[in-house]
Amino acid sequence: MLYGAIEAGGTKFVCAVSDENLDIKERVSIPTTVPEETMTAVFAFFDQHDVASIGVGSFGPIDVNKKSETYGYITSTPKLAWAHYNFLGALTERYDVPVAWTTDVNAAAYGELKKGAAVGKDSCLYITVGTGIGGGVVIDGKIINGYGHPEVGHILVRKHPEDTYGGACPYHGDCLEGVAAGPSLEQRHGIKGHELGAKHKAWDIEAYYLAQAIMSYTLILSPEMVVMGGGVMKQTQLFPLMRASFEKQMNGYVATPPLEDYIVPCGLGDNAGITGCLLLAIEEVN
Ligand SMILES: Nc1ncnc2c1ncn2[C@@H]1O[C@H](COP(=O)(O)OP(=O)(O)OP(=O)(O)O)[C@@H](O)[C@H]1O
Ligand SMILES: [Zn+2]
Repeated sequence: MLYGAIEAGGTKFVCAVSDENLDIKERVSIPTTVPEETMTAVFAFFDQHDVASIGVGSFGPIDVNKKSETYGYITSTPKLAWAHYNFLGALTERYDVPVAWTTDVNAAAYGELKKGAAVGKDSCLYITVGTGIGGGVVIDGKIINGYGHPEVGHILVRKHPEDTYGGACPYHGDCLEGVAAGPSLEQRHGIKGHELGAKHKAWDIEAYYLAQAIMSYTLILSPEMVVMGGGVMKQTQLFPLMRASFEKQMNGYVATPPLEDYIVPCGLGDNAGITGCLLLAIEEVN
């Protein structure tokens, strides 16, 4: 039996087909342009494979509310060609198989829990810090959705006392994504993130914001592990800085696992999302 997966990202779609052991038989990467073009290539891939189910992890925001008339749609994305696109509908119209539908970051969180850094845990939060900040939440082995899906990148944070930068979020200005995603580093300091030296003050400010956010997630969700990925997290000096800042800001209020085992780099790297999508596809029919 074969299973399909689509990790639908803002820059590229990764499609893969695997067996029940996640042994990938074929995989393609398709640029994210407009739905007509990108989906034609997606269909060309899946037309060649007889899959029992498909797992989709999509960039968002998306409608994950099964009671909603627009369940399965991408909703208010700034990628205008994809706004209000009925992604799930397009797939189920073409393929008569069950389709699991969630966000790219929820899929990555699920992948990390089952096969990555959080193996053996029942809960984890996955955060990616890249062009934007997004996150997925798994509690009790289940992806958390409510009316919609969590958007952990857009929480409000207290300003770093030395930070005069206004923030880049088009919706909220200085929300977490506005002050801590990759583009904010360049806009605040005038140098791209990967060109700032590891000892630059920028990383203290970055760690302060991320630790503050992790404190909020800890207080609200109490996950067993916080797994972090995305381009900015390639700056590994951030991990000790975040842990120290977290400890200071939390000030001993709630217990967590030892911080070296709590705030950790992702285990699957770029494969977290597609792994999660495959797992969701397999579970859809087993
Ligand atoms: N090594 C690095 N150090 C610091 N910043 C980096 C590094 N690599 C990439 N970035 C920053 O991360 C951002 C790109 O994020 P990423 O590589 O995760 O890709 P992305 O898929 O575009 O992000 P997203 O998942 O948010 O859409 C850019 O702002 C870039 O400057
Ligand atoms: Zn925002």
